[in-house]
Amino acid sequence: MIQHVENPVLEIHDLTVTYNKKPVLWGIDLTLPAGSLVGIIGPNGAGKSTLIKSVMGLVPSGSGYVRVFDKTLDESRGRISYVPQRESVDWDFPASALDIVLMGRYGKLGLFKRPRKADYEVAEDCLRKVGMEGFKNRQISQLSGGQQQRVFLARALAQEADLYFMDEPFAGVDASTEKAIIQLLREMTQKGKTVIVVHHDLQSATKYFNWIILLNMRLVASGPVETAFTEALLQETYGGKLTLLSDVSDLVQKNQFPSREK
Ligand SMILES: Nc1ncnc2c1ncn2[C@@H]1O[C@H](COP(=O)(O)OP(=O)(O)OP(=O)(O)O)[C@@H](O)[C@H]1O
Repeated sequence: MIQHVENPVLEIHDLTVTYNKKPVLWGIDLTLPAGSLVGIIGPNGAGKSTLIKSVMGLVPSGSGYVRVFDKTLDESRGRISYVPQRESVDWDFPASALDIVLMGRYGKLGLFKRPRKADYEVAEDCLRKVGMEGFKNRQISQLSGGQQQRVFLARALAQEADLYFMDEPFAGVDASTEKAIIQLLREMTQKGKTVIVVHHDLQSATKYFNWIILLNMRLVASGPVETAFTEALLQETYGGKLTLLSDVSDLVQKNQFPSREK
């Protein structure tokens, strides 16, 4: 089930990625509409992070191509923000929370320019939006995992991008942080931004996202949550592993989409 859209923000055409000659993504073809909150879902090792990284040009693709805002990746780079997995970052790097968020402004500053008062104001405002204004001078190594994740989100907000890729932004955060983050992501998409999130929890998927990508090396589905998040497609994505979850039909029924908050 792959739904294509007119005027997509992101187009992926026949993308194949191999690591050491072993394919991890195979013939991915999809388009995404602007303003959507997209969940990329699939089992461990399905290639979810690789998909984001290859779209960002961080890992080379074997074949295929990507267009962002109907342009090449390089032409659109200034409009894209990427939030990597928290574990992949060196949190011992000596920097305060404010320093990290200011880094989000560098793309807008131009070469050798120092951040100006307006950049500090944007950075502080972004820290406020994620509830971290009281920690701006704290070294990032001295923040909790959830607080680090909030700072990372503030940095992405400071970039003022139009398309956001986030690799497991809810990993290791508490329930209230998760709620705050999803609320922020909703507000961003309501302003027309597109947010693409690698996500693990099937229970919350339909509450959080309005567009779902199901991936397991191949693309199983890409479409509105109502049509992509079905028992048959989930079974196809997870194979036998889905029996590990309580009961998939119960899960799909419970997620009859009334609870998605606007
Ligand atoms: N740098 C790399 N070199 C070689 N193989 C890699 C590399 N990165 C990932 N892989 C392999 O590629 C496959 C896809 O990995 P990827 O991290 O994209 O999956 P994922 O769906 O994000 O997984 P998870 O849910 O466990 O985070 C896995 O089999 C992984 O072992």
